Amino acid sequence: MSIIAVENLSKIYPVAIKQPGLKGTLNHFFRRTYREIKAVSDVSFHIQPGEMVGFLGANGAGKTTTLKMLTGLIYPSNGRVKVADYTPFKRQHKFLQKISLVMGQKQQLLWDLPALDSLRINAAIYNIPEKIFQQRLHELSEMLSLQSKLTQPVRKLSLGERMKAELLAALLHHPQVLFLDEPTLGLDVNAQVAVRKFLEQYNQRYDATILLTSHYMADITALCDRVLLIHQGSLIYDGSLDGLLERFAPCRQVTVELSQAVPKSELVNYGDIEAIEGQQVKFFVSRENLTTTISRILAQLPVSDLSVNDPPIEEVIGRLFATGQVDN
Ligand SMILES: Nc1ncnc2c1ncn2[C@@H]1O[C@H](COP(=O)(O)OP(=O)(O)OP(=O)(O)O)[C@@H](O)[C@H]1O
Repeated sequence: MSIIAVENLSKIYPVAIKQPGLKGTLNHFFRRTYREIKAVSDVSFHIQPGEMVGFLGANGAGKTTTLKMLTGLIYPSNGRVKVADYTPFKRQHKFLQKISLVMGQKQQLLWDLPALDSLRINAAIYNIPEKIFQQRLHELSEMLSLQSKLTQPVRKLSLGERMKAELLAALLHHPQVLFLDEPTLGLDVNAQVAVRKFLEQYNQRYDATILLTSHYMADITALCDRVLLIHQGSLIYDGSLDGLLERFAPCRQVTVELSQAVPKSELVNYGDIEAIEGQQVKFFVSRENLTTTISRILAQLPVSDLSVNDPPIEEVIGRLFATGQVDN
């Protein structure tokens, strides 16, 4: 049975329109008008227990709004959501025990106090007995390599340490479902890797379900076999990362090392040339013509080496977001 079930979910935000100037302010006060922003539109998906799913979309696509509905912070305008069999917006205590939301740009730890104090507050909120608190604290701080950092004020932690401490605070009650909104935002490469490793370990150890948004594709490729792609509020793809490339990157990149120079006028017969550097040529070749094109290249050109790659996922997603072309 799905641990997250989303059916025809929509969210419309009414936004007041205000013209500048005194007249605009008076009008705004006495005759307020609204326009509607459709942030999420008729989205449906199901996630099974233990899955790690990446939630992708350009800025403003509707990811955070969806996460807020899944965690019960806002009401849906339409549709149904069930998380661990609860309706999130009812915010029942038992539901809150089962989930956690971590937002990279927000923090729950108190700035001037050591993280340990905030953790104790969380333990009290979630009714975690002292013995279990100590066990979890030990286990999670070891997994996050944070042991020595919990007794110093949060403001004195590095960004990466702070993010790890935020994760510790979010996981102290051992939630079954973890919603992560940009958990590696602003972290350096090493800290990003540490957070990723931790999430992978946490997922494996506790069979936790994780829904993750990130603008760093490395997070998604390292952690998620499955991705959801949202565009202007609508879900346009739900499947594997490889499938995403197949659907949205119709060409593969063929890199050929030539043993002697070949004129460009001849090379153009084998595919779209992406770059020529010395005797190395990179082509874009459509997936359906790939095998015949490679056979032709090998038979007709002086090839010393040849490799075939998918274009980097960042490039594919970036192009997709930039052009808004989603229906090929
Ligand atoms: N409280 C709100 N009131 C009105 N409009 C909102 C509100 N929150 C979000 N929006 C709008 O809804 C749309 C979706 O926003 P959302 O924050 O869900 O996008 P996102 O995919 O998380 O983007 P990002 O990657 O930039 O965080 C945007 O057009 C945004 O301006």
